Amino acid sequence: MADIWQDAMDHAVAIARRAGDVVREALLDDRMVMTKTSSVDLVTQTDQKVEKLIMQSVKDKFPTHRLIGEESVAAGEACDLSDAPTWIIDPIDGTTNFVHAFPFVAVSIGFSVNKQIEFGVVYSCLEDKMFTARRGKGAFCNGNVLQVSDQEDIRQSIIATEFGSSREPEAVNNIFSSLRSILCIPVHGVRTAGSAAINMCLVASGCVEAYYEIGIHVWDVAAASLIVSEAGGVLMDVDGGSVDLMSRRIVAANSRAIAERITEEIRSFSPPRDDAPPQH
Ligand SMILES: O=P(O)(O)O[C@H]1[C@H](O)[C@@H](O)[C@H](O)[C@@H](O)[C@@H]1O
Ligand SMILES: [Mg+2]
Ligand SMILES: [Mg+2]
Repeated sequence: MADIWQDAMDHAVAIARRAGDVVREALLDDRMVMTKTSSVDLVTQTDQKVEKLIMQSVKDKFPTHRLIGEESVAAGEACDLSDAPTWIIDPIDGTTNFVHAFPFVAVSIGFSVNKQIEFGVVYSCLEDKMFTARRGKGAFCNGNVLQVSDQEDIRQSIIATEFGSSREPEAVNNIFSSLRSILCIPVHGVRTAGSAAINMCLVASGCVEAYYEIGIHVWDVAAASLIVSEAGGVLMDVDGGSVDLMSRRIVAANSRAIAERITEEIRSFSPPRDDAPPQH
C-alpha cells in the first residue's frame, strides 16, 4: 500500500540537505550573533534564513499543512500542536556550535499527524550525516540501519546531556546536581554535543546509552524522538512517566531500565510548556 506521507518525507530530506548547504556556506562568513532569552541563547540570520527557506518550500508544496518553527515562535507565533499535519522545524539545532564552528550543527524537521510523529529528519550538516526515520519502518543514517546500544549496565555507559541556555543560579544548580548524581553512579562518562537532536541521534546510533535534558523545546526533539524509537530506543519523561514532547523535558535511552535509572538521579523541575499561553 502506498505511503501517503512518503512524498512529504522525501521533501523533508531534500530541503534539509539544501538547508545544510546554506549553513555550510554561512559558516564561512555570516556569524552575526543575536540573543534571545539570555546572553547565551544565540540566534543568527542564518537560523532565520534557513527557517524561512524550509517553511516557504512546505507552504508551496503542502499548502494545507501547519508549521511550527523555532524562530517563528521566538518572533511571537503560537506553538500549538493540533491533529493537523504539522512540520516541526529547528532550522539550526546547535546554533552556539554554528557560531563557534564546532562541528555538531543539525537541521531538524519533524512531521506530526494527530499529534504523532510520522517521520523525522535530522541532517548533521558539517558531518554530512542524514538521520531519518518513518514510523514503523526503522531509523537510518545515510541509508544505514540504526540500532541503539545493547549495553544494560549503566556503570558501563556514556550519558549525554546539555547545560541549556539559562545561567540563573537555581537552574544551574539543578543541572549540576543531576549531572553530579549521574556521573557518580558511576558512569563511564558524560558528553554534551551541543545539539539535542544530535545527542539523540547518538543514542539511536548506539554511541551513547542515554540523553536527558530539561529546558529543550518540541522543535529540538520532535524529529530525533522518532529516530530514537525506530532504532529500538525508549523515550520517557524525567520523572519516569510517558514523554510529552511539549513539556520541555525528555529522557531518550537504549532501554527502559537505563532510562528509569537516569530518572532516579534527575532533580526535576517544570519549565513553562511549549504550548503554555504567552506570559504577558
Ligand atoms: O541550538 P538551538 O536550536 O537553540 O537548540 C539548543 C538549545 O539552544 C540549548 O539550550 C539546548 O541545551 C540544546 O539541547 C539545543 O540543541
Ligand atoms: Mg534546537
Ligand atoms: Mg535552533
